[in-house]
Amino acid sequence: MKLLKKSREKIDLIDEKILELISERTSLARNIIKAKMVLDMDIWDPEREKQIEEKTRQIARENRIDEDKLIKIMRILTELNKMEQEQILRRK
Ligand SMILES: C=C(O[C@@H]1C=C(C(=O)O)C=C[C@H]1O)C(=O)O
Repeated sequence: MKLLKKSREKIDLIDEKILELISERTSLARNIIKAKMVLDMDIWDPEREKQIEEKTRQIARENRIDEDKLIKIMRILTELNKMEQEQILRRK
């Protein structure tokens, strides 16, 4: 069916973009950890994570997407970034 094929092609393109953006987001860990070392800051910043969570909830509500599921995705992304920062620190 044409509609299924077309929709899946769109999903494939969107997935590629999402994965590229995740990779770009994660690679920012390199700059972030450099700045944190200068500023003597911890890797974990709960205040910043709270802001991200609030923004995610707002976007989820505006787009009628399950809030908790979207929060789960963002938590995985923040975990990924913190892991990356820890690895960079260990390599130093
Ligand atoms: C990337 C940072 O480090 C951690 C990861 C975060 C993230 O992935 O958004 C947010 C806060 C920190 O716990 C940061 O401090 O900005």
